[in-house]
Amino acid sequence: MRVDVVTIFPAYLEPLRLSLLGKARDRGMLEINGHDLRDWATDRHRTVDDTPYGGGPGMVMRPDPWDAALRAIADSDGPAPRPRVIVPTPTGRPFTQAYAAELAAAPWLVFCCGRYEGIDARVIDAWADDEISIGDYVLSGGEVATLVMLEAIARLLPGAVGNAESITDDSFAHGLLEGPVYTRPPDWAGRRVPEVLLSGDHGAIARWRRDEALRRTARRRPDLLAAMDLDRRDETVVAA
Ligand SMILES: Nc1ncccc1[N+](=O)[O-]
Repeated sequence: MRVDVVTIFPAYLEPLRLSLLGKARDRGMLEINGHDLRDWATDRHRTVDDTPYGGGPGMVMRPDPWDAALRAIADSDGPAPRPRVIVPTPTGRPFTQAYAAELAAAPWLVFCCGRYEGIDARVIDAWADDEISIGDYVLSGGEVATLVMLEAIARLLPGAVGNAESITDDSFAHGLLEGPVYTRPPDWAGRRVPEVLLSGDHGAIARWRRDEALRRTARRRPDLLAAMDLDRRDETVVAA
């Protein structure tokens, strides 16, 4: 997968060299290119923003540097199919595990990191395939949201995460929140690991884990539960 990120703060992309994302890059599974939007600004001061039409606070990012940057990137791979252009924004469609899986199948993603009050809507209309929100709060720009999305996407790339099991057992993988996890020692600070996990009875352990996931999801995210069709056994666990 190729990823291009356009931002006025390329330094924000440094974390992409670390850990899982760094390994995926080293293994050639992921090519990430950072671009400074100001490289496509045409004036001496390399300005990329201006006051909003219709008045109001703050500044809006101008269309021309964005259009020049996106053309340069989209045309940089010759006749390759156009990349999927993503704009992180609080006004976007919610980012979910399913959305991450969909994007992980794309060969080429371009993330446009807006700042200020946002990007001129004509650029969004001309270029954006997806406007995506990582949550109902306002960040100062799209860079951190891009890091979040890239982390969620990269770990789904085939072979990215050592133990493929841990992907399928992730929270949300089955629509439920993952239950509690434990490791040694069996007794810690007067608290004991649930006996079933020490029993070696894999059937009982699997049932216990599902029950804990159901209970946790019912308590913390009833909205996720509402989207699932539970069998009678699940219903009794949730009702208890
Ligand atoms: N929440 C956000 N705030 C600013 C930019 C992008 C955002 N997002 O969710 O992708």
